[in-house]
Amino acid sequence: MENIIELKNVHKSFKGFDIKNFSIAVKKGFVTGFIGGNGVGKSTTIKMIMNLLQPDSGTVSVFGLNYKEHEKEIKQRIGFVYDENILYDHLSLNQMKDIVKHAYENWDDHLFNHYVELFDLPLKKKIKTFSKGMMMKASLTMALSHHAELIIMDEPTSGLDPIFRRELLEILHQLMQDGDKTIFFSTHITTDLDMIADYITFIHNGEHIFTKDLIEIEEEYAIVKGGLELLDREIEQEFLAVRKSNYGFEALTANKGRAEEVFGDMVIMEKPTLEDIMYYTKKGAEQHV
Ligand SMILES: Nc1ncnc2c1ncn2[C@@H]1O[C@H](COP(=O)(O)OP(=O)(O)OP(=O)(O)O)[C@@H](O)[C@H]1O
Repeated sequence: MENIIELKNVHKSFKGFDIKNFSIAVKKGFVTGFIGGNGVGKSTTIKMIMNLLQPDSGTVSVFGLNYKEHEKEIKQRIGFVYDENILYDHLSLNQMKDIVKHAYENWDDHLFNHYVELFDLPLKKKIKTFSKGMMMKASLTMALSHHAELIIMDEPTSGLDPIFRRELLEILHQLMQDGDKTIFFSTHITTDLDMIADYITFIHNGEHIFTKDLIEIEEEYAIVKGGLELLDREIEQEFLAVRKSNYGFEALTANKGRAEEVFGDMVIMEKPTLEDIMYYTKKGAEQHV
């Protein structure tokens, strides 16, 4: 399977924060959701994928190309939606389009008009009068109007109402039906991913925790609930995190089969949500310091 984005052994240090030995491969033709809590390095990673930031060491390649020699070609083939407003707000959408279209060889006015109509966007109103949802639709329109093969979005659904979030996901879903596209997007709202993602890449504290397909996650992970008498030090070590109360324990395992083998029917096993996995991983990182 072809990888469209590859980061290999990437390091990036800010004061008080590091991306550490970060390697990921994003598969062509699929939707990958990039998840992690606040401040764990999602935007920093996306900026490095977009060459808006350069790693201190390690390599970034997109479409198998490096930015040093192929920046122009790579950028032509990406549709980028950033979470802050990168549109010039004193312009109208029409004026904005006239600037942006010249940057892209494959700009398609037809497609632009299609999305403007679909999103019901005003062409002549100043962008500064747009609501957050309209702004997102406008950014998306720009990103989708030049036949990009790879769509990268930083938190596209944050701050949007549930109805528009649903619509946006539906549009992305439609886009994937066309065949050759790849979508990589970061989000906090993990429930969005059940609808659309094929793969999940999980980052915590600047470290790549996993990239897995959603089915694999369902098969491997479980929340185990049982009485405290079932736990000993050795067994506890096998869990990613354990929460104990007077009534018993709740723990996350990444090896459901092993937990079944150890505990049999003495425990209850539940399917974790992605949110559970994020929550327990954070707890686990704190417990294992
Ligand atoms: N240019 C910068 N200079 C210094 N520190 C930075 C810079 N950019 C990001 N950071 C720090 O790096 C860490 C990771 O930030 P980043 O924006 O990548 O996180 P994030 O996962 O996208 O978070 P959120 O979901 O809250 O947007 C934070 O502690 C942030 O303060």
